[in-house]
Amino acid sequence: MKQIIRITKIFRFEMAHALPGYNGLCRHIHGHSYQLEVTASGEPDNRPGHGGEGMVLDFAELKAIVQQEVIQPLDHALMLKEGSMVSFIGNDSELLGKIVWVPWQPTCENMVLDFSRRINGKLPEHVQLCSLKLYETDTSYAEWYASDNL
Ligand SMILES: Nc1nc2c(c(=O)[nH]1)N=C([C@H](O)[C@H](O)COP(=O)(O)OP(=O)(O)OP(=O)(O)O)CN2
Repeated sequence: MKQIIRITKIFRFEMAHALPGYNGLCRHIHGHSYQLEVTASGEPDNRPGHGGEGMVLDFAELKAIVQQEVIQPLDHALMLKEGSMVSFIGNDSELLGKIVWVPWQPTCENMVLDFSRRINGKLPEHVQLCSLKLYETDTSYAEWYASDNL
């Protein structure tokens, strides 16, 4: 009988952002220590002697995908909505070396949606992305579930 198992890998990254138009302090540039939980599912490999025997997907492979698609581009970056004014900072390439421009408001919700698209495109065919949970603070998170978005 087919047995589907879920596996989860947890990541952390630091990123600054601003929410233009927001009625509160978050309209100013500020930073978060984000935590991202990535859950994928599939049938464990049952090929005896195979390197991936007993695994849905090697945690190391999942880590490499998420590192490449999400963590490396965003860790220690400043995420700004396209059109935001940053001219007041000047033109210091050290200071502004890692600005990530996005066409959407950089909320936790929009980030987790963006991550789902990036990660989904890189997983092997036999593995499904089940859910993402992105903590923006200790008390606030957004979740994406494949089952909500069929
Ligand atoms: N639905 C959303 N609401 C808010 C978002 C968001 O992405 N989605 N983002 C922010 C700010 O970025 C803010 O930094 C985080 O909000 P909040 O949890 O209110 O932060 P606090 O430190 O004030 O949390 P407390 O634990 O309640 O002190 C705002 N809203």
